Amino acid sequence: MMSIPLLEVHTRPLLARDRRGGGERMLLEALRLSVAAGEVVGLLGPNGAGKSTLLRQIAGQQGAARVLVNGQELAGLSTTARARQLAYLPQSSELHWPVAVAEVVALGRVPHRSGRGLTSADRQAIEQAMTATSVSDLARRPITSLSGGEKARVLLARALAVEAPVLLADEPIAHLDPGHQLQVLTLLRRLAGQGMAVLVVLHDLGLAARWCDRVVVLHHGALVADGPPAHCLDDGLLARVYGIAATRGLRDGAPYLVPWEAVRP
Ligand SMILES: Nc1ncnc2c1ncn2[C@@H]1O[C@H](COP(=O)(O)OP(=O)(O)OP(=O)(O)O)[C@@H](O)[C@H]1O
Repeated sequence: MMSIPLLEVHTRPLLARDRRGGGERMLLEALRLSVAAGEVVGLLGPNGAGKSTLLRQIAGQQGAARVLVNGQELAGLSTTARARQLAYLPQSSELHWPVAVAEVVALGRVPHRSGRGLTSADRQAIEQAMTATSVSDLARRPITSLSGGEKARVLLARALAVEAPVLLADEPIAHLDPGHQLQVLTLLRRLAGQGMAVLVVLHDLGLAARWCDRVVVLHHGALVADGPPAHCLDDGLLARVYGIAATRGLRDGAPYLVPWEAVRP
């Protein structure tokens, strides 16, 4: 299903000062990418490829990317209006205060709030986000007391509570057990089915191949592939970008791959 992109991104080259050499180092080359309503796009690439940097650029936290949601330039919007368009789940959030889980999730409603109290729409969004991520039972627990996986699901709930049309999620399943990983990926697919555009950083190539409509692969800050997983994640790319070989198969007509062994690129 391809339609008008809900999310369109045009980045400019992003450089960082190289402390050792004294010159500048390219973090991210200029690139274009889009995500349509209904799509789950996996953002892939090895450690240091530039995935988090790209998500931060799209979220307006680093560098200057041109970002459009539904054809509207985000640059012209206020901070809160922008926050209502893009929900961003960063790779790591430091939460050192013993704030109750429900209050953490309620932070997702800040872009919607004009007064002090929560409206019924706020409460409904918070409740739905907590149910979808199975954290309702944790509502009163201090966030500092949770396990890594529980915390990850609470932070996803906070992003979902925004009810933005676009979700940017940086490794949302990294700390989760297999059951919760599949639960979150099922949820991302459901959100896309409801019309959202989802851009998600993943390291698990098997899950990316199975759950994403498209993958965008970064290598050394450059976009090296963009398309259906079965087409992009071929043997050549896996060897060149990840230095691995995979074993492949078909289940119920759907291709799958399992990273198998390290190879020389
Ligand atoms: N502000 C910065 N200054 C200097 N270097 C930076 C800066 N931000 C990111 N980098 C470097 O840019 C590269 C890309 O980092 P980034 O976090 O985007 O990678 P990533 O693909 O998300 O990796 P990972 O899979 O390990 O999370 C890394 O080499 C990182 O050290």
